[in-house]
Amino acid sequence: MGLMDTPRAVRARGITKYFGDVVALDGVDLDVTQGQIHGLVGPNGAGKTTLLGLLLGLAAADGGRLEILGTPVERALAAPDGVAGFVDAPGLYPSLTARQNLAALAALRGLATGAAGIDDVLGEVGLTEVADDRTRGFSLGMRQRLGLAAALLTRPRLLVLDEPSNGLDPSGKRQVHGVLHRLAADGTAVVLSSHRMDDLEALCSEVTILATGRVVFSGPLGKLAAENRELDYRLRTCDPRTARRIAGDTTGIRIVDDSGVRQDPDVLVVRALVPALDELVAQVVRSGVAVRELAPVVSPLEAAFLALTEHQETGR
Ligand SMILES: Nc1ncnc2c1ncn2[C@@H]1O[C@H](COP(=O)(O)OP(=O)(O)OP(=O)(O)O)[C@@H](O)[C@H]1O
Repeated sequence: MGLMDTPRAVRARGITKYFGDVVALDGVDLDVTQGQIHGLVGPNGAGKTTLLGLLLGLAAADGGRLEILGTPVERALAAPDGVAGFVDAPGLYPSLTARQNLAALAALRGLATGAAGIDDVLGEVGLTEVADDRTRGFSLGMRQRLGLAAALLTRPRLLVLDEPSNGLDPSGKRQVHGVLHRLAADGTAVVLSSHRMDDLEALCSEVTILATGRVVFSGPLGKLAAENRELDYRLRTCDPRTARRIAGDTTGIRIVDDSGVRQDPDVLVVRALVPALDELVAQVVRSGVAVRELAPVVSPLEAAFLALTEHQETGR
């Protein structure tokens, strides 16, 4: 199958959206293929939720072209056919149990979902044990999972989720990640927002980074991290004074003064590109100083994200 034939779940071109004087989205392009988990990242107020809302048909764009599952979207609709998900928080009836909420939703949407179907989705998101508890007492993570279960009931071809990992404990997160990976493997496209780079790494094949309504990066995560940039590294040795002296004498190494931040005297923080860092480590070891730990202060992905979005912020 050629590139032209790859089925598109989302194709957005030059999308703009205003709230009064605020430009929430400013010429945004987005491509999501079937079976892809696509992450939206960006600082607070970047426009992620606004964009997800457009995909769900909760609002209409002020400009640009938007195609969802091959159909042009002209104005705000109740979620286009085949699309499910929620922004902010899923709508639940607090006085009903988890199971009753799903039954009510299925009835509202005219879905032919039997009790077995409801049990299935509750099981998938790990809520079987609390299926008969009222949702009033549910934690944020339980609400998120029930919202996901509600979306699954509709067997969506495009699933749209606003920070689905929010409030999830580690086992809930693993469960939700598993559900999303299975959906994607079955050809469902997933678009989700997140503030957590580790979640994006675990879930997404592609990400779009927004900053103040504009796309500053879109593509595979690997491409983002691979960009050649200096990072801060923590270098722990058995002889920090000697390590510091050698670092001072090594070309391409800058010693980062973080005296106000860190208490650990065995750690030296240096800023460098990988080749200079290699040289430093080799020199340190050659001098008989043992290296006990070497790690970036923030992950390469996070550093790339910060560099892209901070640049945008100061350019305002
Ligand atoms: N209903 C609204 N009325 C007025 N302004 C809005 C509305 N919704 C969003 N905005 C503004 O549009 C911009 C984008 O907001 P949006 O919620 O999409 O950002 P976000 O990336 O989801 O942020 P966060 O990470 O904080 O959730 C912000 O400046 C916000 O204040």
